[in-house]
Amino acid sequence: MPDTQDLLATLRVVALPMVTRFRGIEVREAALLEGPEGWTEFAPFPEYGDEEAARWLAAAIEFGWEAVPEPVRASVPVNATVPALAADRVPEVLARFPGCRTAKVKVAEPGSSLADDVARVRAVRDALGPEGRVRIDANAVWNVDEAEHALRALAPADLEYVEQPCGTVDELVRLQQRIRDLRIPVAADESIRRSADPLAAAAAVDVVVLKAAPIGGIRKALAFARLAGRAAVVSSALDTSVGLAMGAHLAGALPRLPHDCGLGTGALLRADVTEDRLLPESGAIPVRRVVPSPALLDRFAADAERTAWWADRVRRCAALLP
Ligand SMILES: O=C(O)CCC(=O)C1=CC=C[C@@H](O)[C@@H]1C(=O)O
Ligand SMILES: [Mg+2]
Repeated sequence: MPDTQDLLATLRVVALPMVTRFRGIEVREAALLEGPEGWTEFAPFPEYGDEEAARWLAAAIEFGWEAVPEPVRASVPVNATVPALAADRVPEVLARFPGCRTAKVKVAEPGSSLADDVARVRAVRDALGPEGRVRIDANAVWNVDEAEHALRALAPADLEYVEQPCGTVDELVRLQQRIRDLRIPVAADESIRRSADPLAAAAAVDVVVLKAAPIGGIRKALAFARLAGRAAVVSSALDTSVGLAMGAHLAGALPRLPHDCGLGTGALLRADVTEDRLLPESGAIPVRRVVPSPALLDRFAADAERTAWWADRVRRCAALLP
């Protein structure tokens, strides 16, 4: 396995502009590294502490330094990801996801009301038609009362599932009891990647969201999916095409993939590290590795201060790995 010197030897830090603001981010920073198996990505969000970020580094090392598991599919169907913006902007967002029959809509974001959420979700349902699949993600913002109230208002849009409506497993369980009549499946995301007992969270829901980097790598995610015994959806963490390739290899190796995956998010980046991007085409992305272009690494290079910050973060996180 690489030591810190090896990791820093090929480190490139980029700052990529987003098409629209997403989860409060307008520029996505990512550190890219090249291992013997190919390029890999380390991009925990800046506010994450070192202990959490160290799992992302373990994932990056696995993808760059170890062979990927044999894929069982050559491409992965993906969903459109719709940020919490005004309903009239929905068509322009969906146009970036050609062929996607599923959309995930962000709701409950600070600054947008339930009426905004209802209008946005309705606009997505109208655009996809009755056959489309519409899921929503509340990022753990609601308490049980708020979640019940919101889901009763949103249910007429016929939801595929609701991702992380509330923060704790106990709340997720109580919410499900309250909305049994609505028959909306519940998915766990933050409860899987950030909680102390992800298996208990998985047991409490219908669907688990797997993000390769936060969970500590492709193999850990595959093992978790096996143990959890729940339908799994692989999502990105707003990665560059190099990080999306890690997610694509995870989704590519899952024996069962009943839902479209949240790996179309390259479409939310205005720029990427390769010309040969992993963007949704006919509703899917291919399972393949990505090689960054030297010119794009230069063009979108982060400034010296941010690059030094990321190098230091790599050093600190590497020191935490076993
Ligand atoms: O699942 C998707 O459609 C795309 C990925 C996605 O929504 C997210 C990526 C990164 C950070 C998160 O806030 C967000 C999520 O919560 O799932
Ligand atoms: Mg989520």
